[in-house]
Amino acid sequence: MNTRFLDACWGKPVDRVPVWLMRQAGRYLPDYMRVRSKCTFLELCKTPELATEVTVQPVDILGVDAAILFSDILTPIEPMGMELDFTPGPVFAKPIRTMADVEALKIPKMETDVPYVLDAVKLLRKELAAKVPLIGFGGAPFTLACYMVEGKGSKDFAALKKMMYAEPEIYAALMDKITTMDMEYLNAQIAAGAQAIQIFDTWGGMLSPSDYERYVLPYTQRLINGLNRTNVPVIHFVKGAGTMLEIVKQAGGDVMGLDWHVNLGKARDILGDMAVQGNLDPTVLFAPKEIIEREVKRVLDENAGRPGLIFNLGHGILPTVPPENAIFMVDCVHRLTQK
Ligand SMILES: Cc1c2[nH]c(c1CCC(=O)O)Cc1[nH]c(c(CCC(=O)O)c1C)Cc1[nH]c(c(CCC(=O)O)c1C)Cc1[nH]c(c(C)c1CCC(=O)O)C2
Repeated sequence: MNTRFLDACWGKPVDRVPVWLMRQAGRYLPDYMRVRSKCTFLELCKTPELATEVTVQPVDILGVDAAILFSDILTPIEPMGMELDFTPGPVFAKPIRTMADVEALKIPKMETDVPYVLDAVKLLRKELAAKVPLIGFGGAPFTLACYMVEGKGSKDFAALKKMMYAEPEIYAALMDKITTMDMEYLNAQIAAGAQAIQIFDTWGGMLSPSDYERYVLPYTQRLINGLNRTNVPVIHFVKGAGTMLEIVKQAGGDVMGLDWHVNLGKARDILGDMAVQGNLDPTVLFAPKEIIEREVKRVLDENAGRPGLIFNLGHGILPTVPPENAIFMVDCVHRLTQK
């Protein structure tokens, strides 16, 4: 198996810089659309054979150094008792607004409530045995709360922020319950065979550094502390963390995911010897090849040869990117860093 992704997570030297893309399985790939056209997104998530097929697609097509389980951060919220739909963005018919709503939430039994996730992990480990490591993932408690309280995507998640500031005891009870669920969910993925875990905090960066420290950090810290992490690196991606890296670092992950608003070298200066993942602007994949190469080289130059780099985009790949540009980007990283 190709171990350069796991080696880089641990800060070990590698023969070339490993690369994968957030949201690497998805609508920009015609192969994904072929599978997806026959079922809904949730059916795809709940059918281990199909989830396995679309997870492996980008490994073979792009030549990336890691696979990420095909699922969604909201998959384990449905068995907490919240009806979920994708249109294509997530929609909860009855968002959480009161203490009674929080109290009604269940902590799922992972083996019986999300068996398809664990079965997909097991199937994937067999499929990927001779290829690349498998990353499991979940949402950070804060980002999950954003969707559960708002009921859908939003520019400012005002409903959640209102609860956070005006009804702090409801917020705390909700975050506490989500954190407990998340820990069990991610530990179940690890037990099933996930070789690394990524925690997605897509919305953590919309808070001020002091609010992040007060309202988000304690929960993510408890989550990461509670994971069975022996030999399983934890990648913590907080979009918008660039202005508060020293605070986000306290959450305790092994690898810091970076978006493109921060200079990767400056981020590394702040983070010390912690490994990093990132951080190409996803829209660069719409550019001509020479610009893609220039931008890949710029990120690598900012890293200045330090070990512990996993190359990635600074957020998910966009659905209208030409696959050949993603293939070219992966090749650039490998070619420019080959020892
Ligand atoms: C916030 C968030 C969600 N889901 C996720 C996040 C965190 C990462 C991020 O910030 O992008 C994480 C996620 N969602 C999906 C994956 C699969 C693994 C991968 O290839 O990275 C992962 C890691 C599949 C998906 N999740 C979704 C799709 C598209 C669904 C389809 O096929 O119709 C896929 C492939 C749907 C989804 N799911 C979610 C949204 C906002 C949407 C709609 C946005 C969109 O249309 O892209 C919630």
